[in-house]
Amino acid sequence: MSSFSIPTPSGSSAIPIVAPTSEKEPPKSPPSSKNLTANSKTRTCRNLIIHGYCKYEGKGCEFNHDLGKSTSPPNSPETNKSKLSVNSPVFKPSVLLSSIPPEVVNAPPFVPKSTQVNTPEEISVTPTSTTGSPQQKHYYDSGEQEYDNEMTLYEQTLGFYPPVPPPTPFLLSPGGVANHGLNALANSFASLGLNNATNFASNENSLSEVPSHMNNTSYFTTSHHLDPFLYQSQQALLPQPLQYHLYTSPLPHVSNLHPHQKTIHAFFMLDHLREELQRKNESTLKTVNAKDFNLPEELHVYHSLYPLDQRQEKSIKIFGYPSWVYKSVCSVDGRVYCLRRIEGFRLTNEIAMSTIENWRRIRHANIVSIREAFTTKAFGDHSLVFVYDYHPLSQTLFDKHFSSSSLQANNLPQSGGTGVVVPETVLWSYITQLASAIKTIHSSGLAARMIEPTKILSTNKNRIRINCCGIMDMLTFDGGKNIHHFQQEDLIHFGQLIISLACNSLSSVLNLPKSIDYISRHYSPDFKNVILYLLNKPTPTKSVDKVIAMIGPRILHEINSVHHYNDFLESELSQELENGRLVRLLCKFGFINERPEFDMDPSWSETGDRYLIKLFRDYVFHQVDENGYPVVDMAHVLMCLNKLDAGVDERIMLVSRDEQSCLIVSYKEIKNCIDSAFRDLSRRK
Ligand SMILES: Nc1ncnc2c1ncn2[C@@H]1O[C@H](COP(=O)(O)OP(=O)(O)OP(=O)(O)O)[C@@H](O)[C@H]1O
Repeated sequence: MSSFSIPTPSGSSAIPIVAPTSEKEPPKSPPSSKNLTANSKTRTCRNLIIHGYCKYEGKGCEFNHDLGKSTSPPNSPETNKSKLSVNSPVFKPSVLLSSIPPEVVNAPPFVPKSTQVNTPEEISVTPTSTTGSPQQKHYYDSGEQEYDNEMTLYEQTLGFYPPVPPPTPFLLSPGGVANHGLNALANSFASLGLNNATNFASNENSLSEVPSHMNNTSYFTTSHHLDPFLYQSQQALLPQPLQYHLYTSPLPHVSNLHPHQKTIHAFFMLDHLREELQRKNESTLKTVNAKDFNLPEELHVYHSLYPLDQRQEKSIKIFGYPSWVYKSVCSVDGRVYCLRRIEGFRLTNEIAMSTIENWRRIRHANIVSIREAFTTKAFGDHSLVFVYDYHPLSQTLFDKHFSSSSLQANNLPQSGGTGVVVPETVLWSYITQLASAIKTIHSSGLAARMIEPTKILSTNKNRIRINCCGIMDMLTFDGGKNIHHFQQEDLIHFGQLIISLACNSLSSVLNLPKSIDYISRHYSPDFKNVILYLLNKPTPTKSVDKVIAMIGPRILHEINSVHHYNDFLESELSQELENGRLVRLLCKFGFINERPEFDMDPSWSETGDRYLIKLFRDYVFHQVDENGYPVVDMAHVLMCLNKLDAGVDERIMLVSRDEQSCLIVSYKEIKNCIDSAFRDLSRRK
């Protein structure tokens, strides 16, 4: 066979392509190394095709460097002259590719003229190694007529090699990433408890034996022995989402990265933050059947009540009445709120309701905001309901520090251990936050009356909020006569709370000398002085302002920490901002690709600019490796999309699905094509 090459006009970016050499279909199992070597000897070296020479020729490069000698297997397309592109039409690029000329982007798809491939009947049954879209036949049919006149860019050549993605700045090799990606997917399905999925995840070798894209679909369906209806009902029992995300943590051996290198994790927010936010969302969306829990379907403007109480036994110690806590959705604004029901309370003085107005005005980062209060008989009794902001996954300080599980976990003196209790920095943070909240409350002429471990919520790491404000004002309404007394009580309860936390015992307030002794041995003198001040007998001069003056330097430390954390969150947010950009890009792809019809043109999405976009989509998502396995490489996808969004000048080779033609275009040109196609779609006539 004689060699075939098309002189490339100077400046043209099109490169010759050679016709497919051997496999038309991906092999069903990885070829042996012997076969691989044999295959590579028959393949024309890509360096030769692209650069005209190979610097490794004779130095170990296994590919064929003799273009004049046919080494193709007898049944390969290369040996069949009628299939060869020698007789095929040749596209002569007439213009440079600095930008895609209109005649090119409007050109119909390339149809090779060789007799074997240009009949639609035969084409329709010819599998390709990338994808087998039903659109394919149609594409050939529609494009054939205009091919001779308009196609100026595509060139047909003797063989085809899948385009190799440019070297990626990511450390993960395509193969490695592919496996990671598949494994991650597999893990997510394994957590579904599906037998197939578990096999998929657990047996990596079996994965390689599965003919890539052919059998994968079975893992994504419930078609085997899973009744979809049964599955749906099972799903309700499984925690959702099943997995917080599909990316594994960076492995130790990739920790020493060069400055320009990134792992895939650098594109997304931190695992633990994502998981925490996901769990919060999950908990916000939880529902139960109201009848099962004997709850009203509707309560005032609230519905979908979900009980939040951890314990069924109710103490009346705090309010003098049993209280119940529910998450619920407001039908007015669709938001989720926390309802606290005071059971069996009959409101006798309507004026008491007005105290809520004062509390509604308070907005503070360390106070759970109250929205409203109302009475109801929906529970079958006289109940008073307070509506607060809902803070998902919050924990009371009691549960966090004094429950039996937390005592054991902390290895505390009380449980026989010797561990230090709550670190002083954490306690200073609590003191600062509480002092700030109390200052706001007292300045508004109110008293918290809820400085108590079960009524202070920890809503984030070391972030606390005073809960249940305003309830006592209504339950023991006195018109505000004793407010000064209650404010002084707040300070004493504040001191008692801190001493309990420091000694990690609720009974530590009963033996103050011993507790203070413990504190002076384990904590700083400043810390002890603040506690002593708070526990002092009430005097006219004792106030939260004095406490704030005493903890001044610690407040600065707290502000510094908050700003640091703010910076951290902002940078995490910016990662997701970038991803939002890519999602928008993907949406545009979705609008354009495979569109059945636009502007009375059924072939709209397959021709002109859109054909280029389709090829690019294949380049990004549908690549296969040398064994025909799908390249599931997130790093490749992210890199391509980012370059596309930035519109860089870098060029890539897009290959038609029949591997008979290719196009070399820059990301910038593809970006222009997408913009113009999307403009077409969004313009109103
Ligand atoms: N505003 C809120 N947002 C989210 N969860 C809340 C809110 N208020 C309370 N919770 C949760 O409801 C649960 C019960 O709260 P509650 O105040 O009744 O605590 P408790 O320890 O059961 O106290 P008590 O013994 O007085 O009932 C706690 O787990 C708490 O985290």
